Amino acid sequence: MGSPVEPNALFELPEGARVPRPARGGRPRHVGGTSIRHVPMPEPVLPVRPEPHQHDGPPLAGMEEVGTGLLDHVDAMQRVAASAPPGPLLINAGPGTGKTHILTRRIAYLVAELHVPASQCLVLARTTEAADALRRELDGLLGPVADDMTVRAFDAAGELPPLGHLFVDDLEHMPIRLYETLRADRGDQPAFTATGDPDAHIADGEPGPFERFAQDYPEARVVRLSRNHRSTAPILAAAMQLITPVSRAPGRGMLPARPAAGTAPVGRHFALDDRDERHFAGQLAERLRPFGVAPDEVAILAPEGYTGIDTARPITSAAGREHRVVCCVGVTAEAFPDEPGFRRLLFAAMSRARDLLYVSHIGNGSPLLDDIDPGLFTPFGHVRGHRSQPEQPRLL
Ligand SMILES: Nc1ncnc2c1ncn2[C@@H]1O[C@H](COP(=O)(O)OP(=O)(O)OP(=O)(O)O)[C@@H](O)[C@H]1O
Repeated sequence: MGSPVEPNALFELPEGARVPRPARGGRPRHVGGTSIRHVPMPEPVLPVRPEPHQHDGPPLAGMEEVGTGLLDHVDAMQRVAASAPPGPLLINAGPGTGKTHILTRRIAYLVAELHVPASQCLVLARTTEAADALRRELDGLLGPVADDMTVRAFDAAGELPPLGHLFVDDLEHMPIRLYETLRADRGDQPAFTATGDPDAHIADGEPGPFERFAQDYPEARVVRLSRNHRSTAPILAAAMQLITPVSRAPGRGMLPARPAAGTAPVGRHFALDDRDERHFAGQLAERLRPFGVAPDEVAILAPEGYTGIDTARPITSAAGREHRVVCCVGVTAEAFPDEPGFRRLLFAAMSRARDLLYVSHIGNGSPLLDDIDPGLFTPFGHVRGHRSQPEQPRLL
């Protein structure tokens, strides 16, 4: 954490706002019957690190692993997933529940504890970046033994060697052709572990590999993980309220594993116009720097066609990553209409955030935001129809 700062200097919005604004604490301005009040950006509240659940301290009593200790620091359902026998296994869980984390520990556990030969392990991930991350993690867990494994990205799979133990991360993103090839090559070969989240698949349409796995391996074990290790409670609650109406895993709950203390609501930035929004997003990393946030820990995610912020990335590329701070810009009714695909896209982006989440829009914003309790937001900027007191947030 950086040293304390004068809040006024950092969190006033730009002087460039072209419409005169009321003095702080002054009466709201009225534009076309809508009241607009200027509210400065709140100071960020950043959790103290390391948090208790991330400590490398002693594991829960009675949960110590004998032997390699590979599963000492995982939660109970993660342990069930990691230590299941090699037969077909589907780890079906929402974002941030540790699917990737536990897949690497499962592979390491099978190799180190159950003597599965590393040379018989084929590990497939969605992108080259994800495959590299899996490779690094496996190297860290297993050392040189991991060199004998084949780890590839889906699009670099090429001719796959016929290895006995198949591990797939993010099955819902696997091209159906690749899935079918794997299935045809392997027949009913049961040593297949896959992770996936049906809600992470944005498009509707034909059943994808995730649904096919359930049909092709009816005897598969399914393990559901329900503790989210990534996001603070308000971020998780907002993301869950957004996805619930269209979730392909109805009734699935996720509880935050991280402590609730010292967490901030989701910042909702009401921009006056394009220039105001671009100024806010362009300055965000600088505004957070004094609080100990490095610029590369801030991800600005924008919808298709959104220009004017050098550091912004397409929101469609959000999946599979994790950022300390996420700011979704351009969350307007036009860019994010109330349709399942847009809801999933915004959900995928919001659920990437660890400590701080902002959404920004001109006007009233996307109707999708109306499905999130107002009490989970801190509105700021040129707030329309401002409420003076946030409502009580709904429990997860
Ligand atoms: N048992 C655990 N203890 C502490 N941190 C954990 C635990 N499990 C996972 N994490 C951390 O939680 C975060 C999310 O984990 P991971 O990326 O594996 O989740 P995921 O389900 O694959 O996410 P997504 O599907 O959104 O990509 C990571 O920072 C990971 O290190």
